[in-house]
Amino acid sequence: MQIRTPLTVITGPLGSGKTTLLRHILETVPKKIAILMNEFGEIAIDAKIIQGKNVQIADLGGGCVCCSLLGEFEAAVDEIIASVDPEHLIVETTGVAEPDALVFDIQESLPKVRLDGVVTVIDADSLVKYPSVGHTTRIQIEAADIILLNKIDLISEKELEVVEDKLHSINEIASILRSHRGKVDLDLLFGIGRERVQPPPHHVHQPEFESFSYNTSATINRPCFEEFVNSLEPNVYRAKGFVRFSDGIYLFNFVAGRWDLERFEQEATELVFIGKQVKEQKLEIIELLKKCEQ
Ligand SMILES: Nc1nc2c(ncn2[C@@H]2O[C@H](COP(=O)(O)OP(=O)(O)OP(=O)(O)O)[C@@H](O)[C@H]2O)c(=O)[nH]1
Repeated sequence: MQIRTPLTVITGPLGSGKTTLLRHILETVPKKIAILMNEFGEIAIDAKIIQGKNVQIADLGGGCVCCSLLGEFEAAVDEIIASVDPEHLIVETTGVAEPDALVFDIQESLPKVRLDGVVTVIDADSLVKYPSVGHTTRIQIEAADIILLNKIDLISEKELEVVEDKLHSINEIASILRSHRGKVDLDLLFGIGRERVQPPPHHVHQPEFESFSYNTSATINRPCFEEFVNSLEPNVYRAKGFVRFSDGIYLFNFVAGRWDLERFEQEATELVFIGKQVKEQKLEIIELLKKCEQ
């Protein structure tokens, strides 16, 4: 009998720390891991962030792994198992994906894999700032075997307890693990052996978020870029990508007004902006960025 490859789904809202967790896993776990990811946005930034590690990445393209993409997903799982023969397969969904259809499909239609568990990464800071849990985030929390309560450095102990109570009220079965930059004991994330069966999903598609991208081969003036970032309107919830300054290329990450830059080996500036009705600001944002080109 063929042994089924254990599969972990990593899900969670935009910018909650899924890629950060993946980077931690890849630095720490000695197993041969294959990663399947799909991204929301026109360019695949996350795949580039974790490229080059001992992993095989299959990018499933934009949108969410949901009803319309399940055929492609099943084909990608078969292909990655045939070509890499991983000891463990990880699927990272986009922040806007509802994972219930995916979990159902893994349990029902994928004979080569066994769903080990669903890990939902939650941004503790964001849950304090925006306490009302949206439809997609709720489904992500409900699907979890483990909730990784990330970014605990940004909130107080008291706030953490409130957030944990809220998460428990949505999913009382999942264990909640607190983490800073995805650093948790990884033995707790793998080998869950999920037994809970996912009921068929009832999808209500709510394309809440839009995205657009910007590429340039020009060098960007850093003070001008920083001023631009600080002027972004609150509906720009997430932005990410690479920026070339005069001293090299940086990975840029922006989530709900907080942002950082990290030196990163890449070729050129490419940025994705994500938010509600963000396309209405596309021309204005690109014009501001062009002013920073030098
Ligand atoms: N302060 C703080 N920042 C964190 C922590 N974990 C991640 N971040 C930052 O949060 C931002 C988003 O992290 P990612 O790992 O890219 O988030 P993601 O969930 O993969 O984002 P999407 O794929 O766009 O949904 C980055 O700037 C990270 O450096 C944490 O524990 N504390």
